[in-house]
Amino acid sequence: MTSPRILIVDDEADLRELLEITLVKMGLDIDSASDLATARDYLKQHEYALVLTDMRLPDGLGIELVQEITAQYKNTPVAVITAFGSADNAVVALKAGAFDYLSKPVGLEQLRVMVRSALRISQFDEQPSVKVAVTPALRLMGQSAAMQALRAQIARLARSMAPVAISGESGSGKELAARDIHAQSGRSDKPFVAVNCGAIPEALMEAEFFGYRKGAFTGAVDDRDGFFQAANGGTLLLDEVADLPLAMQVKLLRAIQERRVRKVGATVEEPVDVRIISATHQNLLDCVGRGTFRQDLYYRLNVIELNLPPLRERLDDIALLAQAILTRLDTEPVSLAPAALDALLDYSFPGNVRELENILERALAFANDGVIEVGDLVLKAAYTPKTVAVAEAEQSVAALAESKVVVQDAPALTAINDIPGSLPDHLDDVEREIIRRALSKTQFNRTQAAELLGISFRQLRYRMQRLDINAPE
Ligand SMILES: Nc1ncnc2c1ncn2[C@@H]1O[C@H](COP(=O)(O)OP(=O)(O)OP(=O)(O)O)[C@@H](O)[C@H]1O
Repeated sequence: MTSPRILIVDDEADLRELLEITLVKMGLDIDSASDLATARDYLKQHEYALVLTDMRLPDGLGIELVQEITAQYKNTPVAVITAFGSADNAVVALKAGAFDYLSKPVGLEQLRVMVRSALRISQFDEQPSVKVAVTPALRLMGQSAAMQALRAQIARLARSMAPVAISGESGSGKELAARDIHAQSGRSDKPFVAVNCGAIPEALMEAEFFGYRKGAFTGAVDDRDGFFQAANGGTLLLDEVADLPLAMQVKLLRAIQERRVRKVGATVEEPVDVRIISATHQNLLDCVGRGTFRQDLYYRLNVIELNLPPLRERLDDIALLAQAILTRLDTEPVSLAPAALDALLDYSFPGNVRELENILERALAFANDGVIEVGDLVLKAAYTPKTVAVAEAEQSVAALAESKVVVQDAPALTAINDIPGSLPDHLDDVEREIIRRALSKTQFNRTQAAELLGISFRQLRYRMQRLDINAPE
């Protein structure tokens, strides 16, 4: 078996030698070129598992080589070596198709990590069956032109280390897209860690991201890894990245640039090899404009942009997605009546695919004989652009019926002095209170409570789940 072959392109003899020695020790075959012309000759003769090029060369720029390799040798990962402090060059190279970069002075551990990532990419090309085995459950579904283009883009950028910034409305599939990138990358056998940046208390952020040493603060009884260490070798998704406080943004920028982190209470930094993907439903550039998001971090994260189109702009996908969701939710075959599908096609889905999932989950509880009818869908009238008058009327009747029950059964809840700020939330509160009362009347016997409320057991169970009503301990 032959060793993977690496091409080093650098005119500094000392650095070239250092790189050669390190890579030979890793059991790799090395070719070295001191200028672009020699590198081009080598590329014609051999297939490389990695090309590593300096940016400034006697007969041109490394970026030219990046562009040529990206266009002509699609299976060859290329990485660049950038001068100290020239973060801009790294971003330019990543945008041009480089899979990764190293900054001078070149850290040998970082070099090894990068080379291993590149080898994983090349190996991956030789074993397409692995790809097939790992990805199907994670794939973004949809046959619309937009989804097909998105999947092609994901396949391309899965081969790179470049940071990806995913934008799109809530529920449109941003996390799924990030998982998909990871699953198709050479990092798929390493962890994918998704962090909701808006959900971590500010005081704990540094410890959560970078870990801490025993005794660093009260309660730190052991050494603990943070998200960066947990994602080592794999991918870290910074979800709702716009919610990061400014102080944390500075630390994050540093960790991404240096590829090193320091645990809280530690004296030394440790190298980490993490691919960063960020996601937000907000417009990050607006956040930069408002001063709530640092421009340098924005620039660093936004090397490649991926936009998830809202579901209402890819109506072609609705039937397929609905059927896939129904198959996942129910073991028995269920179908959508043609009128129900039409109603979905008319709906604007402010909550995108997640809302479609919720609508169908609820509809399943009401459906009879394995067919979901329009009335089972209960779409939010306010968001229905071409509202079917009948559906609206049905919803008003249903809402009225619910408030009537309240009048008889829950006097405290009927004293509506103000218009509620959110009608759905208010109705949820009312419904929750009624169900709680029925359950307490029946000592939490759900079958009897369902009878009392005039609904099926399944409907009650669904409503309890939705409203987060649990049995007492
Ligand atoms: N194209 C798709 N194919 C199949 N399932 C999808 C698709 N897009 C989204 N989903 C499903 O919709 C739900 C929401 O997706 P996801 O969490 O990725 O959205 P998001 O944009 O990250 O949401 P949020 O902004 O709220 O974090 C998930 O259950 C996901 O599996």
